[in-house]
Order: sequence, then C-alpha cells, then structure tokens
Amino acid sequence: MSNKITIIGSGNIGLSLANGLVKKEYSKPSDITLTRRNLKLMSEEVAAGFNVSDNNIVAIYDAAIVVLAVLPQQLKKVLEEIASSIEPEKQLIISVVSGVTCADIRKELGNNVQVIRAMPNTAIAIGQSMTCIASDNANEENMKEVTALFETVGAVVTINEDLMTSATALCACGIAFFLRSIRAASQGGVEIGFHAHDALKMAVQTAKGAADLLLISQSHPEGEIDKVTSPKGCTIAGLNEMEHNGFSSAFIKGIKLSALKAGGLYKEG
Ligand SMILES: NC(=O)C1=CN([C@@H]2O[C@H](COP(=O)(O)OP(=O)(O)OC[C@H]3O[C@@H](n4cnc5c(N)ncnc54)[C@H](OP(=O)(O)O)[C@@H]3O)[C@@H](O)[C@H]2O)C=CC1
Ligand SMILES: O=C(O)[C@@H]1CCC=N1
Repeated sequence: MSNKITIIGSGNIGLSLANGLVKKEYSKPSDITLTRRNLKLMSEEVAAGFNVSDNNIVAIYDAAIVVLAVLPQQLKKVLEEIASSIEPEKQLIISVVSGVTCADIRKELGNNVQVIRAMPNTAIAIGQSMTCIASDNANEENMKEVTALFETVGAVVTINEDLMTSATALCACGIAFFLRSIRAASQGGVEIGFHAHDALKMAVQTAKGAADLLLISQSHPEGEIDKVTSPKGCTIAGLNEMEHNGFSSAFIKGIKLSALKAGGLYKEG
C-alpha cells in the first residue's frame, strides 16, 4: 500500500489531522494532499509543505487512503463526484463525517469499497485525540492500519458503528464542553481576585492535573474527589452549590442532545 493520504475537506478537523500526522512523523507533508473548493482561503502558512488541490478527482488519484472530512450536508456531492474514480482494491475510505454510516457511503461509492468511520477530536493536531473507529466491512488488515494511524495521534477505541453518534457527542463535541468548563473556572478565578491570564493558566493546569490523576492512577473521579473534600470544608461547599445549580445534570443533558443532533446531521442536509 502506498503511504499517500488525501484529505477531502481541509477545514478544522481535516487540517488538524494532517498537522497531527506530520507532527508525530506518521506522514511527510509531501505525502498528504489537502483539498477544498476555495483554495484562496487556505493561507500559504497553513498549506506549507502539503499538496493542495481544489480537484478531488485528481487529488485521490494515487492515494492509498482517502479521508472524507467535509460537513455532512456537503458529503453527497463529494461522493457523487469521486464515485467513478475510487479504486476499491487499492483505496481505503476513512470518514470522519458525523451521522453518516458506512452503508450510506457505500450506497454512493459502491458495495466493494471498504469504509472505516473515525471520530477524532481537534486535539489530534497535538497528538492527543480520543478517536473512536468503527466499520461494518473493513478487513482486519485495514482496521489494524487505521488503528495504528490514529494511535500515533492519540488514543483509539474500536466501537460498534451504532455507537458512533454517542462517540461524536462524548469525544468530538466533548473537547468544547471541557474547554468551556475551563473557561468558566477561569472566570470564577477572576471574580475572586486573579488577573485573567493567571486565572486561565491556573484553571488549565488544574484541569490537566485532574485528567492526569485519572489517566495515570487509573482511579475513579469520585475517589479523587473524596480526597479533596475535607469535612465541613470549602470544596464540598462549592461542589454542592454547583450541583444544586445543575452542574452534572447540565453536562449530561448537553451530551444527550449533542448525540441526538449528531445522528440527524446528514438527513437534515
Ligand atoms: N470540527 C471537529 O472538531 C470535528 C468535526 N468532525 C466532522 O468533520 C467534518 C468536517 O468538520 P469541520 O472540519 O469542523 O468543518 P469545516 O467547515 O471546518 O471544514 C469543511 C471543509 O470542507 C471543505 N469542502 C466543502 N465542500 C468540499 C468539496 N466539495 N470538496 C472539497 N472540500 C470541500 C470546506 O472548504 P471549502 O468551502 O473551501 O470547500 C472546508 O474546508 C464534519 O462532517 C464534522 O461532523 C468530526 C470530528 C470532530
Ligand atoms: O459540531 C459538530 O457538528 C462537529 C461534529 C463533532 C464536532 N464538531
């Protein structure tokens, strides 16, 4: 298999993937082709070293892997455009498009095309993605190859395809949820006396420490919380106030709504 990768749709996630693969030395920029319709909107700095094209058919010509990274409502047109140029024996499709099944993609590209869905998040740009992958027809060799690709840029979990919209909400949208919680913490910090840049730095490192406690110690969040909450102390007072205001409930409801929405994006068009 050649090592050429073509990413159709070089927006937020397409570019993040390309940058992550280069940063972690999985690919050379010259082995990655990025496409978009409005090339003028891609700055020279962003495009540096990559092949860029506004012609999807030419761009996929010698690619071993074709990554679909356009919006769900833009996908049908792309699939119709590339359908007769895809070579199923030589080319593997990876789709990061939310709410579109492997079967939906094969309906346009043909039944003998192997399709793997991947749901990364934008931390892929720095090699810290949580990526879920699923397929209903890819062979073991291709699943292994795609697992290895995404493992160079973060952690990978293989899931059943019917859980892909849930993975979208928890992991891909999840980045935004955790970022907002860090922002909220920093705003609280400003109210209690810190300058904004100090408050943000403190909130970010505290969030990183909390995540690393779970990752490195393999412990449960409530076990770690119990270690912080002194009896009659200030932590439990703050935590309970947050819960009285619906903190966990708001997070859970948000994740459920995102999952619901993620499932309908392709059909909504
Ligand atoms: N953003 C995220 O964190 C994540 C997004 N996803 C999924 O990835 C997909 C892309 O999302 P995101 O990167 O945020 O979206 P963006 O809008 O940032 O990127 C979409 C890109 O597709 C390009 N595009 C549109 N039509 C075509 C076409 N016909 N041929 C080639 N390129 C085209 C657009 O450029 P132009 O208009 O110039 O053509 C744009 O660069 C979505 O399906 C989303 O659900 C999945 C995981 C995480
Ligand atoms: O918001 C969205 O629809 C996309 C999918 C997951 C992250 N961003």
